[in-house]
Amino acid sequence: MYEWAGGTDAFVRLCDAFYRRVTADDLLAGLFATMHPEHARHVALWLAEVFGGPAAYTGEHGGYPHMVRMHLGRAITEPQRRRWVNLMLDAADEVGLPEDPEFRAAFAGYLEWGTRLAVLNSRPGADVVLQAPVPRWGWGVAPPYEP
Ligand code: HEM
Repeated sequence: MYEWAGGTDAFVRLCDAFYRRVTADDLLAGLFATMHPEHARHVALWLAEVFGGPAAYTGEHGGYPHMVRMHLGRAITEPQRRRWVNLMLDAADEVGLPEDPEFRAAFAGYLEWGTRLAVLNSRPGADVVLQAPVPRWGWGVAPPYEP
């Protein structure tokens, strides 16, 4: 899926477009008001690794434990989660990520899974798994059709 998407550059473009939307968003801007200047790039490297690219987030940016810690105690609400997903899908359209049903289904599946975990992990007092590998997401039940 990493190569199908267009490699690391595609995820960098995606996250730049996504965070432009986030910083102008009524529900999300506050949560990200003090984000690291390289935040968009870090999330791009995370996504690239998840979808089968190089393990750069694990190697250079703290891997899974760092990602999880960034969400702890933030009490992300369901409306915020849904908006996050919506803006990511809008950004995917804006930067021209592949539009085929197979890619978009797998991409959206990961976003749904990851954002729901982020909400659970962000609950004050949540019992959170801190040590885990970065997940690797694949095509699932509908890979590109090869006759
Ligand atoms: C698939 C879902 C998600 C992924 C893959 C993801 C990924 C990440 C990563 C990799 C970081 C750490 C970035 C770094 O290393 O600098 C991070 C931080 C953060 N995430 Fe998420 N996230 C997800 C869902 C969400 C949702 C739903 C929200 C809130 C609506 C959220 C809010 C935040 C915030 C506020 C930070 C800290 C930003 C900062 O101050 O630097 N995340 N996320």
